[in-house]
Amino acid sequence: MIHPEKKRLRRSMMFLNCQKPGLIKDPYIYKPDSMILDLEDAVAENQKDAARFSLFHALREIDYHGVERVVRINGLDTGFWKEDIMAAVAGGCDAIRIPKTERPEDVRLVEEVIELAETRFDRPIGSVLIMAALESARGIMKALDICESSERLLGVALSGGDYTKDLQTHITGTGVELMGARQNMLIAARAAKVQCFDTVYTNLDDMEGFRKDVETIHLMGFDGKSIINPRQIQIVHDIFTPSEKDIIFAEKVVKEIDDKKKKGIGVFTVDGKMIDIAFYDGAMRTISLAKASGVYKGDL
Ligand SMILES: CC(C)(COP(=O)(O)OP(=O)(O)OC[C@H]1O[C@@H](n2cnc3c(N)ncnc32)[C@H](O)[C@@H]1OP(=O)(O)O)[C@@H](O)C(=O)NCCC(=O)NCCSC(=O)C[C@@](O)(CC(=O)O)C(=O)O
Ligand SMILES: [Mg+2]
Repeated sequence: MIHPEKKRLRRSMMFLNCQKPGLIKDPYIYKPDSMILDLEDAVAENQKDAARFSLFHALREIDYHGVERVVRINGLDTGFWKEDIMAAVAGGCDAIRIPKTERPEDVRLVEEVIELAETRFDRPIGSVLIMAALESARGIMKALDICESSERLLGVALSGGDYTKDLQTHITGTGVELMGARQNMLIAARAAKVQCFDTVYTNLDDMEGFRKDVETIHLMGFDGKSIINPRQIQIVHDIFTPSEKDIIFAEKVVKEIDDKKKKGIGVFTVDGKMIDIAFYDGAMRTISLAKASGVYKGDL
């Protein structure tokens, strides 16, 4: 059975450092679609146990008001990741984000430990989803295998900081250094029918640059973006939520295709634009997104 939350709306996925109780206590007030409770790079090496302890109690005790709770575990080359999974699953997390994923076997290894934790902590088998972050040239080249590695895999995310380090370049703010990775990963995700998320934008003083970055990945076809700060949420939601104009056009396309099909007409125009059956799924996707985003008022 496909997990009911596998395709949920994930426009914004906000990182929170589990080392900082002030950040993890009430992030739901900012209304991101998902939050990523981080045990990996934001947490200092000698604070890993304390961060994991805070994570467990936060998951157990705080009502996050429906915001998805994803936990980024430490890398599989560390001594921390198994304990991270145990604490996250015992606490009640919705998904595990694997950092620096390079092979489909990485996902399967994590899946085994998740299943062990689900059994031990009396959670239904298959209830915890997985997302894989691709942070290296090797990870990007293996994107399709990773996307097809597990039924639990909700999607993949690009991690630009580590990826550009591996590529021997750096984040420029123009996106030029990320072009190949973004495109490759997105094509792999679409081929495997899983979601695809872009990397964080770290310059909080450049909101115009951030907006352009989000516009670019939205046009490319991504499902959403990892973010680091509440000030980035509204911009992402504005760009990823269908506008009224888009919704009205999508409704016309769906209704006209249904109507013309009955009349035996295959190609016609809507508002001056050529339409045929190839446009149906895209229009339905706009409507589904509008519904999931809470802005749909129509009758489809
Ligand atoms: C950057 C900064 C320190 C700035 O803080 P500032 O305090 O100056 O910000 P302000 O805007 O002034 O905050 C206004 C109010 O919002 C609160 N507030 C801020 N941020 C909040 C938040 N995230 N969640 C909830 N609340 C928040 C704040 O507490 C304040 O609350 P209040 O005092 O009550 O008014 C802060 O944002 C922050 O820590 N971000 C997360 C950083 C992080 O986790 N990095 C690791 C993940 S990336 C990575 O690892 C690289 C990667 O792996 C990526 C990949 O995988 O994609 C790769 O390879 O590329
Ligand atoms: Mg990273």
